[in-house]
Amino acid sequence: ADRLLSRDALAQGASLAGGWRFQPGDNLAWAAPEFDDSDWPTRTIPHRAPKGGAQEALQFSWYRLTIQLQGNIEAAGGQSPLLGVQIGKVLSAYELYIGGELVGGVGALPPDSEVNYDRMQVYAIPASALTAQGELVLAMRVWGGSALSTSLWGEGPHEGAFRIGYYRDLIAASFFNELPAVAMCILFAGFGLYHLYLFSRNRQLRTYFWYGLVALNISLYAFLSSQLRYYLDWPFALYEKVEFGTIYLLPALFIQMLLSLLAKPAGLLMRAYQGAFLVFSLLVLCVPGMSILFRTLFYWEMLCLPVLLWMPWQILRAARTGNPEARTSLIGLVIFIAACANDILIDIAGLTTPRLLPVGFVAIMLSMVISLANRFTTVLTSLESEVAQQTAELRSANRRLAVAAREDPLTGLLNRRGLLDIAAAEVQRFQRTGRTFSVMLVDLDHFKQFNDRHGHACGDFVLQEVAGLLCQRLRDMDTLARWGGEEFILIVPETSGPGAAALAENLRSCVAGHRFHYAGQEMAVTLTLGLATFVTGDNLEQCIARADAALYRGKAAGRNRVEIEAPEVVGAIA
Ligand SMILES: Nc1nc2c(ncn2[C@@H]2O[C@H](COP(=O)(O)OP(=O)(O)OP(=O)(O)O)[C@@H](O)[C@H]2O)c(=O)[nH]1
Repeated sequence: ADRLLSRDALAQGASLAGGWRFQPGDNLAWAAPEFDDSDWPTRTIPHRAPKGGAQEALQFSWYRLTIQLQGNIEAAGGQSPLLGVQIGKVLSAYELYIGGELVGGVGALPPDSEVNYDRMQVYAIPASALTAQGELVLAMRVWGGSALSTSLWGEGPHEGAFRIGYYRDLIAASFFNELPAVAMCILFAGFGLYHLYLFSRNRQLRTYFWYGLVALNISLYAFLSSQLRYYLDWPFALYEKVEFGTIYLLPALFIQMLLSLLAKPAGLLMRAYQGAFLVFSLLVLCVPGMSILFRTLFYWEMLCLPVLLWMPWQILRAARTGNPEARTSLIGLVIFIAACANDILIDIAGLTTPRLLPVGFVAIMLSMVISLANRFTTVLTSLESEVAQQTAELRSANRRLAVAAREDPLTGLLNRRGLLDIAAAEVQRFQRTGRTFSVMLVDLDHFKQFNDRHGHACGDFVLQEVAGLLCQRLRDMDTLARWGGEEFILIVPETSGPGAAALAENLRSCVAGHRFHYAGQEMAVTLTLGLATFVTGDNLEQCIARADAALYRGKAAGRNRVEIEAPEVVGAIA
């Protein structure tokens, strides 16, 4: 026997890795337990053959293992749980015989050959397979595959678990072994969809879009590189095409994500480089047959080398200039590159470490999630400060507008609207306190003639000067406003008829005595003022109308004078 196994070892599941008898060629008699394979050489399983050998290309070879179970084995067929074997990945198709009986296989053997190198399978050991002496013979009839696949991929049992144990334990273990891949698939699908959702909410977050695509791509890859994909029941070539399609596309997406993260524009050369990955990906998806995978892998791997140098270089540069997102990404990237290096060495140098690419993906994607969360905070903060700044600008613009809406641009006095607000407040004050106020309408005399003689610009100048002169003679509480054209209005609080008349006379004489100087010329203007005092039962329009009537009478009476409202009109109100 090649192996001795105790019952305890069996209960815990024992590895079948190690030396098996090996013989190229094909003879179904080699399946029989009684066949004597003692002169066959041994070969280690799993076994990565050097590429290019193609020793078993287009032909069969057999692997045999004789196991001697020790202890009370006869019970095994009866009360003991059913036994089983797990066969790992075999290039490229095989049949399994246990105790001389065909129990199954993976892929199809010639003449209906079908490459299938990725499936692990658990087989029940028929009770009859075990001899009375506790001997068990496993025989694998392995088809080497096409010359192309063999020369590029090696041949035979090459990867995964080869074990014997209780059937139900092996089935459970083969399911639980796939859980990390399922977890990764769900994790990345979640990452991907969430970031696409965030992008759909805020189109500014472009990096999120590319991150989402990368994550979904990895999620698909994680699923298709797990054994659970066989639940889909697709043809083997289709699994491989989609799996390779995702992997081949990944560098282009990674580059895009990094460019976006570092806010770098993509040059023509970079676009062409990304395009090459896209072409590779489409090629494996669209060109029928498996052989396209064998042909493209090497070139794709070569094409990847620049990315593996370019990405760390870009991230290092950004990290050195103090980009915090680049710093976080750098940690993930280092782990990712180490994982890639490990896996490439498994393929090209026969390293026997476990494949680490999934770990690398998790590392880089997690570091990117952290970077993107930081980016999100930065975007939010800058958005907030932008909003705050704009709000402040809007407020001050509103304030300026509100002032402008109440101001006369020529004289800087309040305009009619501004005056009406003040006057309304004055009316309310009168109603509260009984303290009266007077309204004065002030009009420049013959201003049309003045304009005609001296020009409009000179008229403007005089209007400004008159406003200034009047203001100088007013108290702080008085309000002078431009009522329209060449007419001003004055609200004089806490002042009734006689006081207001005195003030009006003062204003009139002041302007009449003033000499204006404009463009080397000296000139004078006069004012006519109409005066009214607010009384009980009054309203603002009436009061202004009385002042206007007084002004009109003043004009009619020869101008340059102060006219007080008619007492009989006031009496009628009271
Ligand atoms: N320069 C200047 N002229 C103005 C402005 N607003 C109104 N005017 C002029 O003021 C003149 C007012 O003319 P009228 O209403 O006929 O009155 P007036 O010539 O002053 O005659 P009386 O009021 O009857 O003394 C018009 O010619 C207007 O063009 C202004 O902002 N600037």
